[in-house]
Amino acid sequence: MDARRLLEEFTPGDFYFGTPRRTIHGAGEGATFTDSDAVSLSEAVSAALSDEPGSLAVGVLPFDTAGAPGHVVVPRSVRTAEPVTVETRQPIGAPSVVRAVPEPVRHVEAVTRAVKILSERGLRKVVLARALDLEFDEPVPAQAILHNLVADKAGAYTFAAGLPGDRMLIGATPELLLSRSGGQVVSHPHAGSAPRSADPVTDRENGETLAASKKDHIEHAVLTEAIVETLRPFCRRLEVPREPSLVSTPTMWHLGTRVTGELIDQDVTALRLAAALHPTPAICGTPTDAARELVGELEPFERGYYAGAVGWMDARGDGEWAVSIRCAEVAERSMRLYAGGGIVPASDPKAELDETSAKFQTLLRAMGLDL
Ligand SMILES: C=C(O[C@H]1C=CC=C(C(=O)O)[C@@H]1O)C(=O)O
Repeated sequence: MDARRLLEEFTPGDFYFGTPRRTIHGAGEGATFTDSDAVSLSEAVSAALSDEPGSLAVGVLPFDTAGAPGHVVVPRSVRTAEPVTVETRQPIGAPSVVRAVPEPVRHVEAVTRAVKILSERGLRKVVLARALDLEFDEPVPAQAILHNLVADKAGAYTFAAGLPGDRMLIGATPELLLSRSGGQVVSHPHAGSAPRSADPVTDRENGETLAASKKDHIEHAVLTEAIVETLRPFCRRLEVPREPSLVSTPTMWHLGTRVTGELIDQDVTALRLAAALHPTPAICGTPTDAARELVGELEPFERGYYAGAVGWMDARGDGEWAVSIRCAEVAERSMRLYAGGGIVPASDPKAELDETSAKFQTLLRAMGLDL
């Protein structure tokens, strides 16, 4: 099958997941699982899949299950193909309204407060996000946005997933929360950022400055430590590079560490492992509960399914779950884009604002918007 058909035939409400290894398209909701506890959600999905060998479950986990439940479905039809590449781009009309939530100056204030509170409460890191609300006169052209994200190779995992209430999540993330293939597990946490530049000299300098940044290495180490600590009890062997590597998307440089392991118990599924890892310090902070509380105090919105996870799992328990960042929640004629950044005691609030602006570019570029 021509993999491009999976992209062309996507309609809002379908599930689309493009990874470096495959493309998955799911349509029609069969069994649907909603649960505010990600671990019991994973168990219910496994039980349902084991009754239907060969079937696949797909879906999303929210950032905070107190705000929204995990939403996993067994689509009525699933097609898989190799990775899709497209060269063309599709035109997208401009929004009639663009509103930053909060105002950029308020985000700088929130980061300033966060830096102070980190030391007062003994936190090592918190991740603060802001949003851009776009309103359109016409229905949001979700298929065209997805097409352009694929054309841009905007992130290793390009996704669109239906959400409860006729909404959808759309984006392209570089970050793998967890994949499981037989006994092999992989997680590729990302933290530490710098913008790409159209000028090759500046671009290289930005990458080199990030690779040498002590503040970004601290931000990254907090994340990798948490991933390793969570995966260790599940794995007989865990390989963790000593130092993070410089990784990139068309819009961002990041520090990334590819962690690989071998499962002790093959009954532990991809979704169960993703649920154990989530929320990582890439999108929440450390310690987790105190960081989540601080996010609730300082951000003026619910994150919903931003900074959650999106992915699939099969009847064997294999699957891939990516961290749902560089994304937007889409309604009929509006979108909310999200971008966040890790705050540590050495963070500079103005630089953190700029970092979120750079992260919005993944979607803004795909939409042909220069904001
Ligand atoms: C939380 C986001 O990015 C995370 C992933 C990579 C780098 C990050 C950082 O450097 O702060 C964030 O942890 C986001 O894009 O909204």
